[in-house]
Amino acid sequence: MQQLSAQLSFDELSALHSDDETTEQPYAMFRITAIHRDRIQAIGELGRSYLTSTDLLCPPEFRPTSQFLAVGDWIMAERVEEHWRIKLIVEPKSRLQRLSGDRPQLIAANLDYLWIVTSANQDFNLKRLQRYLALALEADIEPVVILTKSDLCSEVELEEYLAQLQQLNCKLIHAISSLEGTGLDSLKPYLHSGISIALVGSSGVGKSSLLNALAGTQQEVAGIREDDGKGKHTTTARQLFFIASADEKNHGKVAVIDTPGMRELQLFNSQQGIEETFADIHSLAQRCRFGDCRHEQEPGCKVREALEKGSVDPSDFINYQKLLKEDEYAKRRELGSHAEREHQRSFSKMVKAKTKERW
Ligand SMILES: Nc1nc2c(ncn2[C@@H]2O[C@H](COP(=O)(O)OP(=O)(O)OP(=O)(O)O)[C@@H](O)[C@H]2O)c(=O)[nH]1
Ligand SMILES: [Zn+2]
Repeated sequence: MQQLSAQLSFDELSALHSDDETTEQPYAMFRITAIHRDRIQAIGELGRSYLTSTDLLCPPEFRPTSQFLAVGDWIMAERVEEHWRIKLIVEPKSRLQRLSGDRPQLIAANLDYLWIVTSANQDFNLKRLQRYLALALEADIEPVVILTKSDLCSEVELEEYLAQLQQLNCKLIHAISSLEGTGLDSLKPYLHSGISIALVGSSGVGKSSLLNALAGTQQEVAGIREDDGKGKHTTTARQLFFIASADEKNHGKVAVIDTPGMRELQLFNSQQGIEETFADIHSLAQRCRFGDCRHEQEPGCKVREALEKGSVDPSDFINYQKLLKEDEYAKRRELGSHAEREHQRSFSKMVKAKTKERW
């Protein structure tokens, strides 16, 4: 990752801060709004071409784009005739990533909140929510759990869902119905100007409907959905767009990133996030007699003790172990493929050197 200030000369920095919009500035700041394979769209710095997205040229050092660039990233671009070419990425304050197949894939960058969306029906799955929670906590992003489609269940059922959510290590929980408009006001306090939020959750839980409801009109979010021709709209790519902030005085914009429903969220480099998600179990585990306790039959195991007493939920413990194991496995695989690449690289270098020697 390149650090902005460290990489720019004084002249380049001053060129960025020029107020004169009529001159053809050589550099400009952009925020990435969409990535479709090699097509990268971005909006210019606030006050300039705000809300008009531009296609950026992407040099080879930022490819494959899914590993180097994320929607929400701030980048500096340089002018190349009538185009803009990415020059460097501003060190992001937060970045979400997952494993897709066996490759790390960036999901979004520079977020303040992760809205973890689940619906009050069959989709509801505490284990899946714990994955998303670990994702947010690992990246130091404040998680917010939003239970949608509250109109589909009875009051009693809703209370049951909420009671389950309260077991999560997340204090910010809201129940809403985009269809009936209930609970939407409880989300307004997040909608401060300058804030960035990403929505994650399975396909069909109502992420886009929620955004439409918050934006007020379908019109404002037109373009975020692509019609699949069957009258069913599905979000097909991560995309950043803006909704009006809810602050009374400041009529600013909130950046919101809608993400396509993920069939499976494979965590990656998330040990700390997992430990925070299961903070109770983790703190017990640290007090086990043996540092490498697997919490099976070892004497002095605090986790076993708590499980027997019933103060730790067995299904939480199973998920904690499972996620840590997956994370460990992903790390080993990633290290393995890195070592493999390094080996390939030094091998071909050696071959080249030998060939040169000979001729
Ligand atoms: N009853 C009810 N249905 C809703 C509500 N919100 C959304 N839906 C319905 O749920 C379906 C999926 O909603 P979307 O907003 O497209 O879900 P999504 O999470 O964006 O889905 P993907 O784009 O596939 O990730 C649609 O048929 C919506 O009409 C709600 O509050 N109540
Ligand atoms: Zn133990």
